[in-house]
Amino acid sequence: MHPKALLDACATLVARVLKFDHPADAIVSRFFRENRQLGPRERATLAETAYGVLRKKLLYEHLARSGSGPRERRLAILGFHGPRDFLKSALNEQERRWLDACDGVKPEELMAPHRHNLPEWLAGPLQQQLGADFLPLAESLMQPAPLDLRVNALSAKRDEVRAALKKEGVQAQPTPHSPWGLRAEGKPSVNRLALFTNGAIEVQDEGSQLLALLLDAKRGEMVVDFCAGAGGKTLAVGAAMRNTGRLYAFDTSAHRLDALKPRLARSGLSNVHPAAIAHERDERVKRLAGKIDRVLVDAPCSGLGTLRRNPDLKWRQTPEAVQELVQKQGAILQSAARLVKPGGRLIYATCSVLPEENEAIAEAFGAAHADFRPQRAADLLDGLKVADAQALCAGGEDGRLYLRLWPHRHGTDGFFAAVWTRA
Ligand SMILES: C[S@@+](CC[C@H](N)C(=O)[O-])C[C@H]1O[C@@H](n2cnc3c(N)ncnc32)[C@H](O)[C@@H]1O
Repeated sequence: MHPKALLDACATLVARVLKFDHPADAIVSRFFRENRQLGPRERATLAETAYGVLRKKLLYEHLARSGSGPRERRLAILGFHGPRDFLKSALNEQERRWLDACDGVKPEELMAPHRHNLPEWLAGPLQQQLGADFLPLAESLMQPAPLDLRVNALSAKRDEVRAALKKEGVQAQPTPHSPWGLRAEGKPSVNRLALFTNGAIEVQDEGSQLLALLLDAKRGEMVVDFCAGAGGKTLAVGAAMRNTGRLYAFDTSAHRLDALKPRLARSGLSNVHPAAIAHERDERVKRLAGKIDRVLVDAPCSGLGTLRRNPDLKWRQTPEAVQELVQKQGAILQSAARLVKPGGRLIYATCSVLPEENEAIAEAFGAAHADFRPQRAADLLDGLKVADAQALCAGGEDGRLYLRLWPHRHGTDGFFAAVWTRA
C-alpha cells in the first residue's frame, strides 16, 4: 500500500477509535473486516497507530494544536507506527517540518498530564498511592504488553514447547515467576501454529497465570471459577487439576462462556462444566453452598491494570462506573463465599490497580466474615516454589498478604488477589 493511502487509513481508524462508542479492539476488528484487502503488515501498522494514539492521547492532542490539516491526520502522524522515512514520504513539506519540531520536544518541557497521559481522576489517586513510582507506572502503561503464553500442563512440558516454538521461528523465554509461562519475543502470530490448535499453548499474561496458580486446585477437588468469562483462568486451573474432579465455570454472560468452548475443546479438558448463571444469587449457586474446595472470584472490574493492552479503557472508564463496580464486587464476593466448604480456599482477584476495587473490598469482606481467615499470598506462592514471591506481594503487617502485580515492577498486567481459608 502506498504510504499516503496507509496514513489516510490510519487517520480514518484513529477518528473511529476516538469516538469511544465501542471498545477499541472491536472497532479495529470491524475496520479490518471492512477492508479485507489489507495485508498483515498494514494491519499491524493500523492497529499499533490507533493504539499509540490512545496511549499518548493527551500528549498528541497537545502537540497537534500546533499543526495544520485534519486533527485525526495530525494525531495519526504523531502516533504512526513504522519507519520514520516511510511516514515522511506520506507527508507534505509543512507536515514534515511540524513533525521535526514535535520530535524535538523534550519530556522535561512537558506538563505532567502530557507525560503521564492519564485522566486526572485516575492520575491523582495513583500518584497518591505510588509516590515516586507513579511516573514509572504511567510510562509502563504506555508500552505494548509482551506476548505471554501458558503451556498446558496437562499435555506439554515448558522446555519442549519452547524448543518446538523455536523450530517455528518463535523465540521465547521462561517467564520469571509462573512455572507455566513463556514470554515470546516480538509479536509473533501464534494462533496458526499446531502448538496452539492442538491446545499445548494459550495466550495468557503471566499475572493471570499466577492467579490460577495461587488457587492451587488439587486432583479430584470441587472447584468454582465464579466469573469465568472466556475461561482464561478456568483452563489453567483445569490443567492444574490434571483433568480430574469438577470445575464449574460460572458467568452471567452466556456469550463469554461460549467463547470458552472452542478453547476447552483444544485444551483436552473434560473436567470443566460451564454454566450461565442469572446473577450471583442464582439457584445453582445456592445448591452448591458449603460444598466447594476452592472458589476463584475473578471479579468484573475497571480493567485499569490492563491499559497496556486496552489503552482506550482509561478514556472510557469513569469514577462513577468504578463506584458501581465496587458495589457489584462486594456483592459477588459475598455470594461466592457461601460456596466454600470448611477448610476450603477463597480468592478474590481483579485486574485493577485501584485500592477501592482491591484492598478495600478484601478488608470489608474480612471484617464481616470472621470465619474466613486471611492467608498470606506470599507464603502460598513460596510453597508453590514461585521465585521472589515476597516481591510480588504487598499489604498486611509484613507486606506479604496480597498478591499485588504491577506492569512497571513485574512486567505483568496490574493484578490483585486476596486469599482466605474458611474456618
Ligand atoms: C474479569 S472478567 C473474567 C475473566 C476470566 N476469569 C478470564 O480469566 O478470562 C469478569 C467476568 O465476570 C462476569 N460477571 C459479571 N457479573 C457477574 C456476576 N454477578 N456473577 C458472575 N459473573 C459475573 C463478567 O461477565 C465477566 O466475564
